[in-house]
Amino acid sequence: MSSQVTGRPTGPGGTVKDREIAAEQRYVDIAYTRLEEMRADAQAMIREGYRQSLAGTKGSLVDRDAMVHQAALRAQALDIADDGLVFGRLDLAGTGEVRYVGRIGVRTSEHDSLVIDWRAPAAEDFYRATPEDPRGVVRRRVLHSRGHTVVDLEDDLLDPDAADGMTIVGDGAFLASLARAREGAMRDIVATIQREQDEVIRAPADGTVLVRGAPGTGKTAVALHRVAYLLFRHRRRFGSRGVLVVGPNRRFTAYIERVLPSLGEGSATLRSLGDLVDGVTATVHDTPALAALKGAEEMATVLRRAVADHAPGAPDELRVVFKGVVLSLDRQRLDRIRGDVHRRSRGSVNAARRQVAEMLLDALWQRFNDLGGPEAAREAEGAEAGLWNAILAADGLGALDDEQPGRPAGNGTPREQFDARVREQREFADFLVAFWPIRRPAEVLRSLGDPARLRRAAGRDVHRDDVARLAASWAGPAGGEAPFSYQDVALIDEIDALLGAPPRPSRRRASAAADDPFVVDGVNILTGEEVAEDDWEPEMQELTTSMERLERSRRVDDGVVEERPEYAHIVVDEAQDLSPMQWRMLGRRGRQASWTVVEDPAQSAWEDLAAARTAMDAALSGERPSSRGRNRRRKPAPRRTRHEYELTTNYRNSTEIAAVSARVLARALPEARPARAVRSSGIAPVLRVLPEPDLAAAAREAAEELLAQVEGTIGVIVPFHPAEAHDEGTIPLPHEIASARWDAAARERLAAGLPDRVQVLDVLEAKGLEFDAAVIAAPETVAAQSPNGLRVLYVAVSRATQHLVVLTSAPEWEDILLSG
Ligand SMILES: Nc1ncnc2c1ncn2[C@@H]1O[C@H](COP(=O)(O)OP(=O)(O)OP(=O)(O)O)[C@@H](O)[C@H]1O
Repeated sequence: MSSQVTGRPTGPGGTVKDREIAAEQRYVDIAYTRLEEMRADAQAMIREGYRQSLAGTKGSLVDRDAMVHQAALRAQALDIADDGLVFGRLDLAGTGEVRYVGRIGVRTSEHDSLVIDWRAPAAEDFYRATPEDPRGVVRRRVLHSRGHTVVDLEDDLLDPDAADGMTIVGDGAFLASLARAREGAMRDIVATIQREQDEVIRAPADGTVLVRGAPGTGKTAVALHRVAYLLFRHRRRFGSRGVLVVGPNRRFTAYIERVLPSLGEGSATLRSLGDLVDGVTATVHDTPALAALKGAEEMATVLRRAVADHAPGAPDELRVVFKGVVLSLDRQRLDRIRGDVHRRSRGSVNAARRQVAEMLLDALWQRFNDLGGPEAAREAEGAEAGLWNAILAADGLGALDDEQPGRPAGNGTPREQFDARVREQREFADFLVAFWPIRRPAEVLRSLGDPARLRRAAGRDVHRDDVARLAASWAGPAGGEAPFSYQDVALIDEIDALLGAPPRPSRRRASAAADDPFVVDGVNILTGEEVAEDDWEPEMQELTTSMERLERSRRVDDGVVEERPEYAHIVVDEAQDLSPMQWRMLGRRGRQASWTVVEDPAQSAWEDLAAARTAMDAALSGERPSSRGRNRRRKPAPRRTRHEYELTTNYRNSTEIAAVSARVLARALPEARPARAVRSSGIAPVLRVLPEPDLAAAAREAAEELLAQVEGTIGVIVPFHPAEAHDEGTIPLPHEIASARWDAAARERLAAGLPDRVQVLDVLEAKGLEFDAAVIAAPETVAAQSPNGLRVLYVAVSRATQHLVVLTSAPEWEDILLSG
């Protein structure tokens, strides 16, 4: 027989629960003592590593580096475990075995297990056992601690028949923990991961894991815990080649950035879609209409044409003189050469100057021969030399030699002599640099702010009106540069992939440089660099850690990405909002990767979901994206194994708030199923109807009221501001006038003077975040702002854990949200 208690006093020593807590505390104390010893060992190892380096030999440096690096990682993980080291206990049937589960594994000095790492196979039962399928577990106990102190317990009795004499305590601490105040940053959920979530976390490491679920079902939490799991179980594979976690925007990555370090995993790279390309930062969001244009796969074709167009300011005629004969190439000829080189050098355009130079020389040589070749040269030279000799004779000087001093003595075939003479002419080198400049991806995108240039690139792939809108977004204000948007970053990456890296500064030996026909007087006319004597020895100066090496491999030179890192695993959050162009950007970073993709199609603001799906499939299959966009017929992508999961329980919203979001969902996407909320708060959502111009003031008032009601965060979520200028002559719709009221200045006014725990943000920024209380301003405007406005509103109303206040100027929204 077991006894269920919820804190009844039982005489001396306090309640049963107090005594159970005291017993657990004794065990936890032993685990902490051992943790202390392990930390001391790690520190000793670091000291030993440095001591070895004093020996100074090459071998000891290698040993030292490895030792210090490993010991430092270990010390870091042990520090992380200091808070809430042990959080679970399993009592098993039959043998009576007891297992403690914690943030990291702890063993006694005799290697007996004291605490099992939550990611180890032996901890799986802690998350998977249910009364229907107890998996040999009689009782599961969750320990709640503050620092080193156990403050509460909660038990689940899974197998009553086997629970002879076992004490069961608990009062719904799990549900209570869901209602706790939010601090503005997401926390880990290791102690309370639920079975359906655990299945995702421990899903196979290969192929793709695709997770769907409604708002608040823990998709983000699960994806992050999966990263920690993969790094723990497959450290060699994922630790060395890296894991990338991608979120929709910077506010979101800031919100989740503490979760992995709190799990002891600081090595994953966390980036927003606006920060994926080194050296470029997105600072604005496009409106959904503009994002749809920029994100469409057709942009790949447009950008390919843009890269193949002549660079701004490129000369359209080349003139050189050889042996007195003027040789020129006109625009048409140059365009043909440019086209030929682009066809052959896609992906390495920036490194193709040598090829260009060779083709120019070919064309000039042909021109020379067309004009009569050596014959013409002799005539022209004779005339020139005659003139000069007359001048020199008049000055009392001797006649010119056949060859100019310092020139090559005319060895080699006539063609070789021709090439050498032309190459060393300043006009030729200057032309080459201007005709084929090393182009920066960001600068190529900005050059499309010129509508004529964009029209050439757009061909028939973009409608004329859309060309004007796109060009306006890249042109920037007079005298300034347009800020880059989140979609622009994917376009810059696409351009970068077409351009490729510039030629690397060569570290050739002087002898090798001497053989290079493009090195003239110690300067490489293809790159402009001086060719250095090679004094570099492969001598190891100082060892670096793998992190330092990774950093170095991604060095940015003057805004040009030198190398694009590739990862072993990529996690994509809020994947329903990725455009085809963004999928292409991710695909380039994970050609060999396995993936975890989490999404909720019902929250997508994207209109053409089918096109995004095709691009997603291509990225996940490791297919190299075609730069011909979707016009090119593709071979179907080889599908890697895909495991699909659905999360069904909403841990964020109270049942009261979940009911509001379910009503919005029913309108936005009648066929979609809402998740089941598990926690009732007793707090009814509030709706206020006011005249439209008063909404901002009312939002501020509501935030001030809520400050007194919740301990944690408050989100004031407002319509987005349409950044696009209206076409002249069209009359803005009422919702556009209303949207324009929510500009950055208005948002700042709204937030002015309020404490940090109040955030004012637009509906597009709210994605993925959560607050204790949310104020939604103008749902009618949000719904009308874009074709998928109702889905955007669905995201907004599903952000709050406890309080929801909606402010509207349209009385019918009361019915829609509260009783519809
Ligand atoms: N097993 C759990 N135990 C405790 N809290 C949980 C659990 N699962 C999820 N949560 C909490 O529920 C909230 C919602 O989780 P999360 O943000 O991961 O959901 P989501 O599905 O990504 O939502 P959205 O679609 O809105 O981005 C978070 O506060 C998270 O910590």
